[in-house]
Amino acid sequence: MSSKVFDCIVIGAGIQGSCTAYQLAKNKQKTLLLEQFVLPHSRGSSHGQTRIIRKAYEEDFYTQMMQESYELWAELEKEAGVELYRRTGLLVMGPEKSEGFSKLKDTMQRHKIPTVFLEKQEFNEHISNVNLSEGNGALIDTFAGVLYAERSLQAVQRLFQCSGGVLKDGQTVTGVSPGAVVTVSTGSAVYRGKSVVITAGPWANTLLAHAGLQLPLKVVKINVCYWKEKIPGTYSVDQSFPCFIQMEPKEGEYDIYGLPSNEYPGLMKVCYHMGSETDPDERDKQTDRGDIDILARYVTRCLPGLVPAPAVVESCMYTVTPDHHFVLDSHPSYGNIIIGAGFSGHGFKFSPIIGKVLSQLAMGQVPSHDLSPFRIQRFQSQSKSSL
Ligand SMILES: Cc1cc2nc3c(=O)[nH]c(=O)nc-3n(C[C@H](O)[C@H](O)[C@H](O)COP(=O)(O)OP(=O)(O)OC[C@H]3O[C@@H](n4cnc5c(N)ncnc54)[C@H](O)[C@@H]3O)c2cc1C
Ligand SMILES: O=C(O)[C@@H]1CCCC=N1
Repeated sequence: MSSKVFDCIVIGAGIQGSCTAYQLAKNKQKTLLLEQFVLPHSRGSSHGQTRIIRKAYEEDFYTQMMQESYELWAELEKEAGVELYRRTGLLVMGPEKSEGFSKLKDTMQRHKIPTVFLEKQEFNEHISNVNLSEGNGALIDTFAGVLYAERSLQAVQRLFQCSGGVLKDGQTVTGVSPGAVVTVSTGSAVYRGKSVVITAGPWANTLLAHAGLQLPLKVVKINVCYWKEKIPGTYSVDQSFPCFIQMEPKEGEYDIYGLPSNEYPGLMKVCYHMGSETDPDERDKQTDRGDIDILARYVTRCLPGLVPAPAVVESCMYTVTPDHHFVLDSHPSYGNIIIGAGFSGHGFKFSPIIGKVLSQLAMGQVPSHDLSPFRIQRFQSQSKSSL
C-alpha cells in the first residue's frame, strides 16, 4: 500500500477534473488525477474537436461566471502556447415572445454584453443560408465562438503534469472510503488523500454510491451529427459563419445548436440538445434516432444549404440534472469530498472557472463565486443519502 498522502485526489480526467487538478497543482497541492480509460478516450463527455463558448444565457449567474471564464481561457491559451478559442459570434434565434428568448435578451442587456439585435430584414441581408422561423427574433453574442475541446483537454492535462501533478490513466476507482484522510482504491492500488474531488461525468452516481450519496442525474446519449454543405464552404468558419442556437425550434422541443464547418471540411455540426437515456457503460446499445428526425426537419426548413441527412454521426453523453444547472458542492456528510457533476450538456465553456471553484472547495477556501444555484440541497427529496 502506498504510504504517500496526497493533498487531493481528483477522480475523472474529463475537462472538469483536469481543470480542477491543474488549479490544485498550481496552488502547490500534491495532486493525483485518476482516469479509468487510457487517455485520450472518446467514452465520456469531453471528447470531440469543438464546443461553443458564449455569454448568452438566460440566467445572470452563468453570464457572470463567463466573464471570468473568458479571462481564464485566455490565460490557459498563453500558458499552453496553442489556440484554444476562435471568435465566430453566436447567432441566437428564438420565439420573440417566449420567456426564454426574452430573458436571454434582458440578461445580455443588463450585463452590457456586446450584442447585435437583428430585425427580420437585417437578418435576411446579413445571414444568408439561414431561414429565420416565423415569429422568431434574432441576436448575435459577438464575442462567442468555438473552443477547441480535445486540444484544450490535452493542454490542461499537460500543464497539470508540468506543474508537478501525477496523472494515472487506465485506473478505475472501485472504492472511496470517507474519513479525515480519504482512501481511494483502484483494481491495482490504494491511494490516500486529505481531500477528494469526484468529477466522474456520466459515472458520477456510481462513484457517489461509495460515499453513500445519489443525485437525481439522467445520462443521455447525444447523436453528434455533421451535415454536408451542398456548396462546400457555405457555412464555414473561414467564411465567418457563426455558431448558432435555435431556441424552441417547435413547441415542446429542445434547443438545436450548430457550429460552423471546421473540423471536418464541408461538414457542419448541428445537434439536438437532448438525447435518450443510457447506461454510460452501454452507450452504443442506445440506438434511438428520434433526435435525428427532428434535426433533419429543421435542416430542411432553416438551413437550406445543407443536405438534410447526416453525413457523420458520432456519440457523446450529457449528465442532466432536473433544472439543467450544475452540481458544485461538498458532500453533505463529508466536507473533504467535493463533487462536480450534472453539467447538463453546457459545462465545457465554464471548465476553467469550475476548476477554480472546485479546487477552492478542496483546499477548504471560500469559493470566489456564489455557488448557491449549484448546491445539492436544492434537490432535497430527490437526492437520497443512504448513510
Ligand atoms: C455532444 C456534446 C456537445 C456539447 N456542447 C457543448 C458546448 O457547445 N459548450 C459547452 O460549454 N459544453 C458543451 N457540452 C458539455 C461539455 O462537453 C460537458 O459539460 C463536459 O465535457 C463535462 O465534463 P466532465 O469532466 O464532467 O465529464 P467527462 O468528460 O465525462 O469526464 C469524466 C471522466 O471521469 C472518468 N471516470 C468515471 N468514472 C471513473 C472511475 N470510477 N475511475 C476513474 N475515472 C472515472 C471518465 O472516464 C471520464 O473521463 C457538450 C457535450 C456534448 C456531449
Ligand atoms: O453550451 C452550449 O453553448 C451548447 C449550445 C446550447 C446547448 C448546449 N450546448
